[in-house]
Amino acid sequence: MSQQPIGVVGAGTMGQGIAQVLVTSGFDVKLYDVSDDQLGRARAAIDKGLAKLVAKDKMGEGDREAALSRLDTTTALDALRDCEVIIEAAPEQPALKEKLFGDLSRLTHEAILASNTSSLSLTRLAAVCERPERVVGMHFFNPVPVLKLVEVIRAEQTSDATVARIEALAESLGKTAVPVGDSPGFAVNRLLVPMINEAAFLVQEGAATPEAIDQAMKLGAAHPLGPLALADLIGLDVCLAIMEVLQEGFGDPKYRPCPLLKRMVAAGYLGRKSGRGFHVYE
Ligand SMILES: NC(=O)c1ccc[n+]([C@@H]2O[C@H](COP(=O)([O-])OP(=O)(O)OC[C@H]3O[C@@H](n4cnc5c(N)ncnc54)[C@H](O)[C@@H]3O)[C@@H](O)[C@H]2O)c1
Repeated sequence: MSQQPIGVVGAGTMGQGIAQVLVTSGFDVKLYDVSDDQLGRARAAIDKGLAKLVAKDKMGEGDREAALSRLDTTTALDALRDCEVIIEAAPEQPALKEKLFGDLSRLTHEAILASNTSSLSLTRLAAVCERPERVVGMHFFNPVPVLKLVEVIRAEQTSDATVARIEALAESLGKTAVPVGDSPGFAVNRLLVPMINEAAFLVQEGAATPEAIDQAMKLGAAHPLGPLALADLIGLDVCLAIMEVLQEGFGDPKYRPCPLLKRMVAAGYLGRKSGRGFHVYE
């Protein structure tokens, strides 16, 4: 087990989940965010996540308290200086992530710098860093405590030692690491989001209703969730942004975002989080 803490940058949906699995697995965590309020919400969410495990008899009360005591929150980036690995889960904005990675790479020359980006180029992120061979993608899936996959993305500059350390870290969190090259959408989003986009075309053309499409894929392809119910869970804005990354990255018209998807995002129909997407939520 690591003696040095693991840093997590960004205490939103993903940062909270990543911090939760780290403390549950015995790591000391320094969770950094620019917002104190957000850090408070993150601590409360992690507390609630651990309480659920206790309620399901998957964790003892003593272990819950011990896990919580391993969580340290901070609004000072400097506090991450002694971390062995820093996992970044800040907003998906290229300029923001490049600034963060540049700053982190100057703050510590030792730490592995891992990004949870869904779609940005790790090679470009590594290019703004000192000692770029320690930059790598560590792509978790939402909800982090539940989903077992971590895509480990190798930038052009990433060393074998960096990849090996991140694969070992993923395994010690009970995840399965799958190696993927630094290509737009990596593996899962490149396959999944064009399928969602195609389902949106089916709806736009009036060929099938969202209910029919979801039922068809559940029964006919053994998917646990239909593509449009899944799109609502991911967020239609996130799906659209990934299609735009694929379209720009490959320059191939097969990745054009469905106009209906664009209109729904423009209307604020973002899925579960806004109460309405392809389906309506109470
Ligand atoms: N949500 C998902 O399903 C999902 C899945 C896999 C990967 N991702 C990726 O994870 C990353 C985070 O996504 P999220 O959904 O958790 O976002 P989020 O908006 O829920 O959280 C982002 C957090 O970053 C904080 N932040 C803003 N500026 C910051 C800065 N300069 N430094 C540090 N923190 C800052 C915000 O206060 C917020 O707490 C993105 O790169 C996203 O693409 C998201």
